[in-house]
Amino acid sequence: MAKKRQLDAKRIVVKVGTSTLIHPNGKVNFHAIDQLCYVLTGLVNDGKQVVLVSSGAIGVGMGQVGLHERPESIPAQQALAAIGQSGLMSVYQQRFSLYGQRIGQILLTHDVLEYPLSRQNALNTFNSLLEWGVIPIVNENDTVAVDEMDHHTKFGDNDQLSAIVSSIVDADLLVMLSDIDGFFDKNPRKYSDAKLFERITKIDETALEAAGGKGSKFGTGGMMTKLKAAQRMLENDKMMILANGQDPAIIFDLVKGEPLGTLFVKEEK
Ligand SMILES: Nc1ncnc2c1ncn2[C@@H]1O[C@H](COP(=O)(O)OP(=O)(O)O)[C@@H](O)[C@H]1O
Ligand SMILES: N[C@@H](CCC(=O)OP(=O)(O)O)C(=O)O
Repeated sequence: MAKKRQLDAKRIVVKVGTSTLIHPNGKVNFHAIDQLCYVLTGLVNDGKQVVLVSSGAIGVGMGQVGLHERPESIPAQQALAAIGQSGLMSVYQQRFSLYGQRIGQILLTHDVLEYPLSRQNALNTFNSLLEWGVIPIVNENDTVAVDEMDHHTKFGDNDQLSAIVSSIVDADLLVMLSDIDGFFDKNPRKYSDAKLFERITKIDETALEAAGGKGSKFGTGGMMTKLKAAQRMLENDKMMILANGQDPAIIFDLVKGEPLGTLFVKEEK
């Protein structure tokens, strides 16, 4: 049943993190970006409507100014994002054009959902692009999104942004690519006996603890924002798959319903 829902998914949001797009040495991972552009174009050519939520602006910006460490200062990160975003888009432009695929850039903040007019305006833009067969490429508008200000936004969280985008466009499926094979019962980078969850039907205390949440024995990592994204998807009765983005061609298998990564889906009645 869930497999059929994956196969039938018409609107798909794909989120890629910096770890998929940038090598640990700070260089752009052209192979991964090429694969990503090839696969997403393949999906569009197969009749799907695809939105890409892509991080990487700060990473590309660091490469452009020759920084090896991400600065702690938020304004410095914002400046790097401003530098890197255009570089990132120019790589996408170049690589997607190899496959004849058109793209558009959308920069959003997390609070777009809270303002009906902003939400509607965003939806209108997405709808036009998707109807024209264009892939919208979304990133957070890092210039205006700042941590813990009177905005309800949190800087640098494209995981939740991808769930917000999924909700705006009413996507059936969110494919979240990360640097890990899925969601485990504890952090596999610390515990070699960690076990992969193949399916999660609700985000409960056990899941939050495994992700390094409050009171966790296992701590660390960016799993919490991924679980929050999954929670949003489940609340809207939509699916999310968390899988390893090392080889973005995995997306072909994921949309076919192959049992890879962790599938977040509401329990079937
Ligand atoms: N229960 C868990 N299952 C899987 N990964 C976990 C878990 N708890 C913590 N992590 C950590 O979360 C990391 C993935 O999050 P993050 O580094 O933010 O990835 P990305 O750059 O793809 O957004 C993993 O590499 C791992 O170190
Ligand atoms: N918007 C910023 C980072 C956002 C973010 O969530 O990064 P990541 O954890 O790599 O998905 C950028 O493009 O660099």
